[in-house]
Amino acid sequence: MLSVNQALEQVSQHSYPLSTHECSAFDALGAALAEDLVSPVESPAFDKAMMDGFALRSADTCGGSANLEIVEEITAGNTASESIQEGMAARIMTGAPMPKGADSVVMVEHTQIDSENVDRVQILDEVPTGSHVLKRGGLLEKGQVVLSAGSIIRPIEVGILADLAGGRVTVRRKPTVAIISTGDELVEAHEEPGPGQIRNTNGPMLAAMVTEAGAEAKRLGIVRDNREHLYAAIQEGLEADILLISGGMSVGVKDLGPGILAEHGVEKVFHKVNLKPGKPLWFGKREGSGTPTLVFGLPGNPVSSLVCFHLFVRSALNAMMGRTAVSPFVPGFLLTRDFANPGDRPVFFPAYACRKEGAGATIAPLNWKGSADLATLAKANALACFDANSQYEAGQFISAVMV
Ligand SMILES: Nc1nc2c(c(=O)[nH]1)N[C@H]1C(S)=C(S)[C@@H](COP(=O)(O)OP(=O)(O)OC[C@H]3O[C@@H](n4cnc5c(N)ncnc54)[C@H](O)[C@@H]3O)O[C@H]1N2
Ligand code: MOO
Repeated sequence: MLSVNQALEQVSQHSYPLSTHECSAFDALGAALAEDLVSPVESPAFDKAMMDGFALRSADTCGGSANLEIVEEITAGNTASESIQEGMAARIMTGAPMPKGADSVVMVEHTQIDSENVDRVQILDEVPTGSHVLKRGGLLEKGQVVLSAGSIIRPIEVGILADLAGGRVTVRRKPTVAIISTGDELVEAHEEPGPGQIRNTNGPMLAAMVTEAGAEAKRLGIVRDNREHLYAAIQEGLEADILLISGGMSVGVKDLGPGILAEHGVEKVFHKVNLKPGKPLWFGKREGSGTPTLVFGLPGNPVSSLVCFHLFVRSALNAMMGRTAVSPFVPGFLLTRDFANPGDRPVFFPAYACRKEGAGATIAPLNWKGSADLATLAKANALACFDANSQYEAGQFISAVMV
């Protein structure tokens, strides 16, 4: 059986970046940049006042104070018409371009104007050269790489792209993800379950995780364990970039699913991974004339599906969206209590991670009742990683997968 890292390696080898297109930076929120953003200009484009006050020559204030003639007022968005000579100052507002000849700005709070003589300003202290002036090119040089290909577009990047790229950006298209929930026992959320029936939890949860991951979910609903029905649903699902089939992994896909998937040209890459929960995970790929489709058969138990999504499906989505590869494992969490994993599989245990004053990042395994227990995960924000057949003590450092 493959280890989690071997399975992740396989998923990464078979994932491929999708095609690129240009769109508005706002619409690209959550997507990854397909190309580096190189600054086309230097920033700021002019020497800029950073305080409301007076632009002056610092040499005029040598010795502690000065009385200067106010020659004009420069507001942001306007340029100076006068050059500042010895003994002169210009009233200036934050963001306005510095007038020629001036090298410094004194804050208005450090000046005084006599009401009898409003054309002159008293500078109260010596002003060091360069005070409150942001030099041209002081933030960015022309040609400097500001954003790297693969970085995710957050509100910060939307702002930077507005400044340097006219609000446009080239990103990879969003992957489409079809979701099929298999099982004769399933009814939809709005339906009343009959004897032995349960509501379809995985369909909506997977669609929500897909959307949260920045991809486009296409729910194909519940499919009964019936050949014709499953054949048609898989055919439709294979039009997407990724097909998720939940349920029937330990037996179902092994019998019905792989046969139908093979008929549609899907080749198995692996079946079963050494982890708990999620062992029956199935992964395959269809290489067609068009773009390939990755197929994940997710175990039916809701938490098993969730764990497999966060470990494997999210990695595939990130690669397809061209995001810089990041390991799903975050190291350095201090375990809050003793924990034993007597089982022969590494376990990804629902837990609550937080930062505590003086203790750094801590992680507390929850009182979880197994792969069918989704309700306890309402308190979880992480999966604590424990090796097989192992004993951990409070205070040990462990890794986690954030969920
Ligand atoms: N003989 C064996 N039995 C099982 C094995 C095994 O290796 N040998 N593996 C166990 C493990 S581990 C898991 S996990 C489950 C995986 O089961 P399947 O992927 O085959 O899924 P099902 O049997 O269809 O369902 C399991 C469980 O999950 C419920 N379920 C299914 N779909 C949904 C859904 N959309 N929403 C909510 N709940 C769902 C289903 O009713 C079952 O209770 O198999 C073990 N058995
Ligand atoms: O691996 Mo199953 O997913 O234990 O519950």
